[in-house]
Amino acid sequence: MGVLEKIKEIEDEMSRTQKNKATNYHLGTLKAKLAKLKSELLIGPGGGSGSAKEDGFDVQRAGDARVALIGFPSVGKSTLLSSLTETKSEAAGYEFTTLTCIPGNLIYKGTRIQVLDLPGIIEGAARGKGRGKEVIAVARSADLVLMVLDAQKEGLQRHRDILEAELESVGMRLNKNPPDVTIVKKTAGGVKFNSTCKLTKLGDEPQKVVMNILKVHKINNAEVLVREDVDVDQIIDVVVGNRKYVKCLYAYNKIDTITIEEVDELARKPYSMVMSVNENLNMDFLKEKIWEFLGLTRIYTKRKGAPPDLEEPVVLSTIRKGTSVESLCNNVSSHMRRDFNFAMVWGKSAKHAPQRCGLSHVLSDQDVVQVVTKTVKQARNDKNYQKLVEGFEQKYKDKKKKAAALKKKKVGKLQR
Ligand SMILES: Nc1nc2c(ncn2[C@@H]2O[C@H](COP(=O)(O)OP(=O)(O)OP(=O)(O)O)[C@@H](O)[C@H]2O)c(=O)[nH]1
Ligand SMILES: [K+]
Ligand SMILES: [Mg+2]
Repeated sequence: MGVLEKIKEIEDEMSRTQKNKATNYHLGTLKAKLAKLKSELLIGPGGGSGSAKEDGFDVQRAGDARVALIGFPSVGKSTLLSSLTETKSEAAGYEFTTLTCIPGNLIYKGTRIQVLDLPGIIEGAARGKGRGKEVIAVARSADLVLMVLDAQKEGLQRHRDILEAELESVGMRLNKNPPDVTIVKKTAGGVKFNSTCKLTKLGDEPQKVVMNILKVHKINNAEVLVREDVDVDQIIDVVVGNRKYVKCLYAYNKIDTITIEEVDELARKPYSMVMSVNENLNMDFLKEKIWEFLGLTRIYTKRKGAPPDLEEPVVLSTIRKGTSVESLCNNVSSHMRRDFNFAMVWGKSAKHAPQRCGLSHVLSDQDVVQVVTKTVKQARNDKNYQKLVEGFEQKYKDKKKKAAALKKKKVGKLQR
């Protein structure tokens, strides 16, 4: 039996099975099997799900964040790219005007956001319809999916559902947080299960449900810790791994063609905003929303006795590596992190000006930070310092080792 047939069989069985407490366990197992087959289908025996390395899709990452424009054909994605950025992307009244990935730069509040215009996708995109696979691979690489929808189309919600399903089917999770579940694989000892809260969505025997999901994925020894009231799908997400948790903003375009009541209804939906690119309606609000969803945070650094550098902020993001002083140091240089002593912080995050802070302090947008590094004497006296230096050296060695191994592998391949 082929993978597709197996998937069909399991889906049929699931639709035949009534959903209740007694069947919870059985359904969970079926779901886990389904997820395994689907991930096999995506990765395939040859490896590689849709890759962005295809002609015209391999756009280099640039700027402080990346936004992908995803939507059905002719919803106005290219019109939008041309409006937000200096890049002109061809727009026209027929479907599939855009055939590759076209990058543009949105300069907003002193940060540079890479916006990617893409071909329209349709149902079945993830399975390779049209250039669906390539488009979705680009979407996976983005920090924010800007889902563009045509407000005048009937079946608007259906379009939104289809697009969401396509992205979900390749392991993307929109506007969700990774489940607070850790699974540490072991070599022996069976499955040890612990939870720190009441589990209401896994039936009467949550442990059994989880163990069975693990078994389907051939994990027989593991330590499982659940810290959140999760459902079966969330457990499966953790077991399968490789999920991409990404923000999604729904932008309803062409509101110039619908009634004010209809506009009002769309604008109230969660994670949504309304606009008309052609009529230049709400475009500033869109930029603000993109900024907010990306969680961009500008930090102005300063040297002792000098004014802050207001020209070029260091841009951090709450949705990527966070905005702690440590993230700032790592962003500037590994030396700054290694030699860090304390930071002086001015701005919204500081209780008083300036506040003396450690690495874990979380910074706010437009804070000014002066990082004070250790003197040589201080560094020598610091017990942790030596450990840190060793850590850095080990990391460097590991990196070199990895690179050498990779090179060897490549050469080996070429020789074969
Ligand atoms: N009425 C109205 N039409 C718009 C608006 N924005 C874009 N359009 C029109 O919609 C049509 C399609 O625009 P495109 O930008 O080519 O759409 P696309 O999503 O890039 O399309 P593909 O590349 O084919 O997937 C064009 O005729 C645009 O002029 C708008 O705000 N209102
Ligand atoms: K078009
Ligand atoms: Mg286009």
